[in-house]
Amino acid sequence: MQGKFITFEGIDGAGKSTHIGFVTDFLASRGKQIVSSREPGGTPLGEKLRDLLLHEKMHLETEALLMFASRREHIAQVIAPNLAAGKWVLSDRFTDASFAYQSGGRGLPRAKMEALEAWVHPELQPDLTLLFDVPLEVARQRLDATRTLDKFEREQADFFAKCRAEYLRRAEQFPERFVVVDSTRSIADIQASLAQVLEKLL
Ligand SMILES: Nc1ncnc2c1ncn2[C@@H]1O[C@H](COP(=O)(O)OP(=O)(O)OP(=O)(O)O)[C@@H](O)[C@H]1O
Ligand SMILES: Cc1cn([C@H]2C[C@H](O)[C@@H](COP(=O)(O)O)O2)c(=O)[nH]c1=O
Repeated sequence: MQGKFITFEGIDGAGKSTHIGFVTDFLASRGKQIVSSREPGGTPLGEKLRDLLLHEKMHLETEALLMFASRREHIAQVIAPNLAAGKWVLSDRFTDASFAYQSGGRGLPRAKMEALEAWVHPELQPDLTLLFDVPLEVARQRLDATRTLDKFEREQADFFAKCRAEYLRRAEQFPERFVVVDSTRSIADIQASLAQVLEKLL
């Protein structure tokens, strides 16, 4: 028995973390066992890498490699064993974020991300990727209202415009697993749409 793998994506402040709890409760109410995790992070080593990634300045290739190092550990320790045990794994970000941020935002060639993806997870892809999409100004307002900003969140509008464009390009490239969620709507409206999407996956 194999579980399902759902990833949550979007530029910082788009609202993805807000909906992970709802998706967890919805699936649990349908009898699914849920493991909720995040990237970078999700394992003890991955969380140490996350701290470096979110707070230290580093070469853009170092950043990409550490994202995939965290991912390798996450797959080995959390994603693969839980899917194999029939559990549903929810991850707050996965490889689409590396395409969006390291390739789209920072400008690393897409081919480098493809090579890392082919090395780290040649077979594994999400069953469903929920892309929470909002204009940059909305995301920025939501972030400013809530927290002390990390290294990525302090980037300029142009960086997030490129991240968002790459996310949307990936959604067009992989329509079989992406659902683009208009995250400017109310939380209640979004959750009603999510329930419809999830019903189809059950
Ligand atoms: N649809 C919405 N309408 C109004 N406010 C929202 C909506 N979705 C999220 N928010 C608010 O926006 C803020 C950012 O949301 P959230 O933390 O879920 O974003 P995120 O995409 O996970 O950001 P990050 O990637 O930086 O963690 C929170 O204060 C949240 O309550
Ligand atoms: C997986 C992954 C993440 N990032 C960036 C995107 C965010 O700014 C942070 C993670 O913070 P979050 O608020 O918990 O989403 O890391 C990245 O640049 N590349 C990646 O592969």
